[in-house]
Amino acid sequence: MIKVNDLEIPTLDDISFSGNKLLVRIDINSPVDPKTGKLIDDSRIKAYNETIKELVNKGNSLVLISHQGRPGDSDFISLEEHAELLSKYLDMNVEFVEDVMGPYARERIKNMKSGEVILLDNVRFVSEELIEAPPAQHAKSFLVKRLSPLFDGYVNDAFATAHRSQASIVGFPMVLKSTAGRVMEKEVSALAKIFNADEFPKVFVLGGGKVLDSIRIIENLVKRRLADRILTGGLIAELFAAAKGLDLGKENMQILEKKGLISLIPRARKILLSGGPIEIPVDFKVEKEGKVVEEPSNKVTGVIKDIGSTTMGIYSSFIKDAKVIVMRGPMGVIEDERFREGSKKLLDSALESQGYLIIGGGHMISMLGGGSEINPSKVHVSTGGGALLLFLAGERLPALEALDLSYKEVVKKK
Ligand SMILES: Nc1ncnc2c1ncn2[C@@H]1O[C@H](COP(=O)(O)OP(=O)(O)OP(=O)(O)O)[C@@H](O)[C@H]1O
Ligand SMILES: O=C(O)[C@H](O)COP(=O)(O)O
Repeated sequence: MIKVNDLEIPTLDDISFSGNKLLVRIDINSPVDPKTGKLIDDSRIKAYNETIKELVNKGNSLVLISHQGRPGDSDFISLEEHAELLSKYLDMNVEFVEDVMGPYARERIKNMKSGEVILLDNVRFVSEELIEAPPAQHAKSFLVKRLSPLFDGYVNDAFATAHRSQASIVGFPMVLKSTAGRVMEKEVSALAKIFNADEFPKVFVLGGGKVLDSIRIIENLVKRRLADRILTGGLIAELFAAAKGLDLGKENMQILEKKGLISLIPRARKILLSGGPIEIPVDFKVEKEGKVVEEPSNKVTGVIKDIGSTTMGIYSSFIKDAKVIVMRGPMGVIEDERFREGSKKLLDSALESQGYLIIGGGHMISMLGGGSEINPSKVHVSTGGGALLLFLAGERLPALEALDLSYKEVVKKK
């Protein structure tokens, strides 16, 4: 069992599935090249070898289910390439089924033989999946009603989606015997341990494009006084710069407007006025008339694409003095080689520092590729992005709550 606060979360050691048909929720949501639609990093896909092999070796047949991207975004794609990569890394056939809960998927699941593994298509192709709702409500969803009768149990190994109260995360544990998978178990155990240690200063480096997630996390961190410094990059930095009244120029404000982020400025301003330890870039790397130049953050005329070199130096010095560093979300548009320097420089500073580094988020983990020496006693590479930070900010994760509830309601009562 994993004990987190007042939750008791069963693992594969507490409920040993063998010879069963299992639905296994994984998170193989990965960065996608917007030009080619191809995956540009497969770290999350590699992470599931242990869980899948352990379950197959016990004679279980597995149906893997995951999301990829969000409707309307360029990374919202089918999971065919994911199945090919899973087959490659597992060295076994993972059959891609181009359906989620329709008759084709259900028929194929019914006819599965022991040891077979299939991957269903992007679960977010099912509209119900995107509804944030309590477990009891999702237990009555078509997704759960149509699929759960086909299974003996459910394994949630999607730590990176544990902060989403969505059907494939919280619905199945209400109707099936359920446990955490090995990825979920490792993440929760490691992170709970690290955050029990009274190591200061704790420096959070938050970037990327998921601003609504990040502002909620920052509000938690500031309220609980968990962070000594919060270094901002990516679109989060732009939001706080705008909240501080810096002139980001028309184009960047239009980008914030288009992404529906202007309405978050008052929340960001409230955090700044409350004395939150927020650091905002003093300069940005911008694209202007096809050129890449650096501009001070109080007078921007180009389109912001990365933090500037002065900011890289300032942030690096904060990182080098930190005892715990948490990084999620890149400082710039890292899909473009010209705008990777900010993220790379801060990542290198973190790896060289004496601090313990927790790094999360698909895009940031892709920066670790290419020979970065990872010392597991100094670095926890989390598969989670938003989930990692919400957990570290002390928020309860719906996936863990559902597994706890399932153990009490579905398992113990039997
Ligand atoms: N200044 C910027 N303007 C626009 N987009 C940006 C900027 N900086 C970073 N991004 C975008 O942020 C995206 C990554 O953000 P995201 O929050 O998804 O990070 P992540 O590390 O993948 O975390 P998670 O795994 O939780 O998604 C990239 O697609 C990148 O292009
Ligand atoms: O990349 C992530 O943070 C997880 O896969 C969750 O994705 P989401 O933010 O689209 O729910």
